[in-house]
Amino acid sequence: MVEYDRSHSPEGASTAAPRICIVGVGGAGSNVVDRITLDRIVDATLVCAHTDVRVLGHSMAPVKIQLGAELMKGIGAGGDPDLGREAALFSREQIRQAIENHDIIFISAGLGGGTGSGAAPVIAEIAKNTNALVLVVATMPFSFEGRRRLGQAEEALELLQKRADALVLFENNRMGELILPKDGIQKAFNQADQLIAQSLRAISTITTTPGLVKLGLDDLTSALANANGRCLFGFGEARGQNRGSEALKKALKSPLIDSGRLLHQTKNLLVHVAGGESLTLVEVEGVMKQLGRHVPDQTHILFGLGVDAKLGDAVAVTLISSLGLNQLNAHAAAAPPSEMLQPRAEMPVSVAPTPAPLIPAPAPAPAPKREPAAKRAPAHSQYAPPPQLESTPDLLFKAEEFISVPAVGEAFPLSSLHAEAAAPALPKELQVPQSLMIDEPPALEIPAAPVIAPAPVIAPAPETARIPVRTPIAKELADAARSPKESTLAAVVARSVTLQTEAAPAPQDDLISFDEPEETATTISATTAVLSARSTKPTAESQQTFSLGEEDRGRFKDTEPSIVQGEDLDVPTWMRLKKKLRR
Ligand SMILES: Nc1nc2c(ncn2[C@@H]2O[C@H](COP(=O)(O)OP(=O)(O)OP(=O)(O)O)[C@@H](O)[C@H]2O)c(=O)[nH]1
Repeated sequence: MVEYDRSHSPEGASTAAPRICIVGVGGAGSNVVDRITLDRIVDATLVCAHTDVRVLGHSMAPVKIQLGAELMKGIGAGGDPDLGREAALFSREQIRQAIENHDIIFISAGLGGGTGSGAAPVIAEIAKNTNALVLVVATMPFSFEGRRRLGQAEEALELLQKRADALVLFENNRMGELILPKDGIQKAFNQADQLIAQSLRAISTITTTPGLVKLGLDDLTSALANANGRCLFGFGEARGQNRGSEALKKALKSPLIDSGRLLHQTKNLLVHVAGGESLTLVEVEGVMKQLGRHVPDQTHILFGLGVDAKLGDAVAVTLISSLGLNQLNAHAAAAPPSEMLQPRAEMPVSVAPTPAPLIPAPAPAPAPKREPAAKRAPAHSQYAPPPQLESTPDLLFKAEEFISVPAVGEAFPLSSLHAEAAAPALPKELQVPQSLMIDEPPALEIPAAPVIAPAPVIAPAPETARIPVRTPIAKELADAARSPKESTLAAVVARSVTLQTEAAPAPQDDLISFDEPEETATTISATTAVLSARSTKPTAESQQTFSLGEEDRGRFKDTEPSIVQGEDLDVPTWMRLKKKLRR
């Protein structure tokens, strides 16, 4: 756990909620921010940063930054990360103003294009210089987008790894497998955006909400640590009878976990259980017991527990882990095609807030007159760099000039983000389940949860007694904190680990069964987070070729096109739109 460093925060700040900022960079990033804005799922400053003024104009984010207004003239980077990077450098002062004074800054981008790949590393560095904790959530391109985009994505990934405190990486390919082949690319992107938005919400909640058993960034990074890995993420929330079991069932069914099957291979698994005041230890124990049947004995479980009044009568279970790309590919190859196609319901969308003006409010974009990219000289030779650039040469990022980012834990004290928990913090040893082994766990009956009612105050459960069915967990844990040796939480956590070791990892369960018909088994194995070095080896995948007709592909005219739905992604957006209008 990262300790709370009182000396770091200004006086009185220790109890304040951490200030979160989410920056969507480029087209994919701004889509994710739109979804978060519309769904109002995270209490954060939402920022959209893009070179393309038309995307900014449609963005729902309350704060918008036009990157490199003078350089780009409001037009997208046309798949050129150098332009994206230059544009961000030109706008770094606006970026800094928009993101400073936050404790955690999430940066979301789709890697492979120009703006996201070029600007996200610049924004990550600026964010790091504001002393915030920087978490990057990024996607890798679909394989059909071509090797050039994949190469650009890998280069950007390498830069981001050096600047971010943690990097959560999703594979668009995997997420795209969620949809039926006949569905359009837009549905695949929607699916991906939905998962990314959900993971952002879960991560920000876990790392910022005061917890009875608190998880920190170190736990998150442990769960995500995997060479060349992609994030496994599952989230479930349920109410009513068996709400703990139902929440876990939903989390395991999350597409990126493949009905729990992918957990069989994980080394570290972060598990966060949260509920309102009525959450009971029995429910927590039930969740941990059932989960134990899906993970091998040797898996290190990073367990967190939070009581959050906002959850009301719901219980939420979040699972985060990672798996190497090779393992994921092997898993995907082994899965029968029917398993790979499971459409998911769309998220409900609430009322859209009024779009805010850009920062700075740009003049209405004049009909952009820009040379085709091929004829443009490299941006840095064509435009005088803004004067500030020289004063902070670290922002020029020659590949070898990275700022050094302190190791997680030494970085800006994440600790300062951990406001004191509402309930008394448990002793450190209670946060590590394995350290709490109890010889003989008390016999437990897991009852079908009755309709939730506010529980009366109940005396602390004796160590070996049956745990009362509806004892508010906050009270039990407060008691536990006073006498940790007799903590019922200790028993819960310890038993959860013990039960894992007793149980075979086969997904048979008395309360939930995952042996459901094939068509209900969601698959996608996508994703996993990355904290370690990533191979930049080019893929040997063959790429489909498309005929382009007479369209001007600018500087990319001699390279393989990246065609999506008949459109060349390398052709700047405005040119594509113009062509469409002509049709
Ligand atoms: N998940 C998701 N990924 C997307 C979406 N749009 C694009 N992508 C992915 O993100 C990569 C970058 O695309 P964009 O974000 O549109 O590109 P950009 O960073 O804005 O760069 P330019 O358009 O060149 O300025 C693509 O190669 C896709 O793999 C989206 O809506 N959702």
